Amino acid sequence: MRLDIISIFPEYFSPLDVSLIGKARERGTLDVRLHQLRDWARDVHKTVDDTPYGGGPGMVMKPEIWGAAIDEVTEGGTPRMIVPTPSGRPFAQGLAQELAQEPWLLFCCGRYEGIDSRVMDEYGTRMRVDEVSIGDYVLAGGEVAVLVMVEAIGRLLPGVLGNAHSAVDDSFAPGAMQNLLEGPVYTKPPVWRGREVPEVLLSGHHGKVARWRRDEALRRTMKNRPDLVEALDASALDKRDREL
Ligand SMILES: N#Cc1c(-c2ccc3cc[nH]c3c2)n[nH]c1N
Repeated sequence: MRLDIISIFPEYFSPLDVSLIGKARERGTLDVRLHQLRDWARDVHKTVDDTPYGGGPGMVMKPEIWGAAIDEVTEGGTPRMIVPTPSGRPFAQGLAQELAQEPWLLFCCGRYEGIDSRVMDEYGTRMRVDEVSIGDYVLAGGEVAVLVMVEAIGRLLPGVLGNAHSAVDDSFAPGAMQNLLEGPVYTKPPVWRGREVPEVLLSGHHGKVARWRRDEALRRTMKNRPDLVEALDASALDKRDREL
C-alpha cells in the first residue's frame, strides 16, 4: 500500500518511522511518502492560508496551493483521498478495514479553519474523497487524526501484526466478540501485591477461559459502552449473557 500525506507539519509523522508501521515500511508493505504543502506555495512567505469569505474567525487554506500539491502528488494515478475534519464521517474499525483494502491512499491534513471546500469538490470528480472524523472533539489540525488512521489501517495489512497476534481477535472484528470491548488481561506473576490472577485463567480449561473472557468483555462493554450492547444482535446474546 502506498500512503501519501500532505501537511504543513510533516514532522508530526516521525512516529511512522517506528514500531509496527516502521517495520512495515522497512519490509516494503507500506510505502509512506510525506509532502510539505508549503513547497507548492509561490510567494516568498510560502503562504498557504487566507481570510474566510463571509467573515468569521481564523484562516482558511488556499485552494490553489492544495490543487498544485495534489495534482503533482497524484500525477498519473487515482488514490482514495482522505481528508480529516471534525465534520466528517466517523472513523471506526469498519472503515479501517475498508481502507486497508485500498492500494493507494492520499491523506490531506488541514490546519487553521480547514481546507477551502472547493478542493474536495474538485478532486471528488476524479477520485473517491472521504471527509473523516476520528471523534467528537476538536483538534488543531488533521495530522494527529492521520496518525490514528494510519496505525489502525496499517496493522490490518498482511504480515504487519505478525503471528503473535491477529486482527481477527480485535474488539470490533467480525466474530463472537464483535462489537465487544476487550476484557481484562493478565500475565505473570500469579500474585502481585496480594492480587491474584482470576483462577479460571490458570485452569487450562480453554472452554471455560473463552466463556469467562466473553463474559468479562460483555460486562465491560455494558459498563463503558452500553450503546454497543444494544446494537448486538439479539440472537448473539444467550439468556445467561442477558443476566450478566
Ligand atoms: N479528523 C479529525 C478531527 C479534527 C480536525 C481535523 C482537521 C483539522 C484542520 C483544522 N482543524 C482540524 C481538526 N478535530 N477533531 C477531529 N476528530
